Amino acid sequence: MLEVTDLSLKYGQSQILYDVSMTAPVGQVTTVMGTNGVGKTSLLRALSGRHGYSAGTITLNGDVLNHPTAAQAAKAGIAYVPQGREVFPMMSVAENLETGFACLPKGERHVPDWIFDLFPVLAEMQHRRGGDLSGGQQQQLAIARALITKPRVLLLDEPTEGIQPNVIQQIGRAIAQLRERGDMAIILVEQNVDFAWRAADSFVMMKRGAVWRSMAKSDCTREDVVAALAL
Ligand SMILES: Nc1ncnc2c1ncn2[C@@H]1O[C@H](COP(=O)(O)OP(=O)(O)OP(=O)(O)O)[C@@H](O)[C@H]1O
Repeated sequence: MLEVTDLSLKYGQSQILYDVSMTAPVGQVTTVMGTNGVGKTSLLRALSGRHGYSAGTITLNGDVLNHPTAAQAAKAGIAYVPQGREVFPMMSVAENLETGFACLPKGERHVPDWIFDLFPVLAEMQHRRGGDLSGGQQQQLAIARALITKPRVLLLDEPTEGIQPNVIQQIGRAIAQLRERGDMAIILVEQNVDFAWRAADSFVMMKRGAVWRSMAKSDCTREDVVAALAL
């Protein structure tokens, strides 16, 4: 379980996140929603050690992560799939995947079969350059690269952005399978309401850098989510 308590974040003098608290249980998809610029990406950047936070606590399975760097967060088991994917364009698919090995002990540095089962296209395209893949294939590669690190928490930043509908379905199925594995907490930042509704176990609604409502999917309807976004 990942627990975030009263997290605040600034860019220079501008405060962007205000006392954000949320929990992300293992085996569940916790979906963070909110309009453009509310701070969703900044939250994931703080959780993944990509940007420091000015106050608050991040706890993973009871252990406090004390302002981790990106490398420390990755080692602790937090994997981040950034918006825009950040695939290395000149490196092959296999080489992109291998960049995930850095956090693993030497004996575990291989791509497990289940990752290729999840994204078969990556097995077929191992020798293609990352930059030659379609947007959807790059998204699958970015998720696979994160999974190689054996994460306890998977952070997904708008995985459907700019992706064709048939690939969106594949990514939705992959997230459902990862949830079923029951060995990681998944935090999904998403603006596509239909996708978010299908994937989520719970919703964290953000407004102006703060959480203003958290709700379990079992306690709300899709219309509640749409209404919460519009407020
Ligand atoms: N590096 C930065 N320096 C200064 N301000 C930033 C920086 N990155 C983001 N911001 C600002 O912080 C606020 C929150 O941005 P953030 O990207 O976290 O929001 P978001 O909810 O993820 O938005 P989107 O849905 O558009 O990705 C915005 O006002 C943005 O302009």
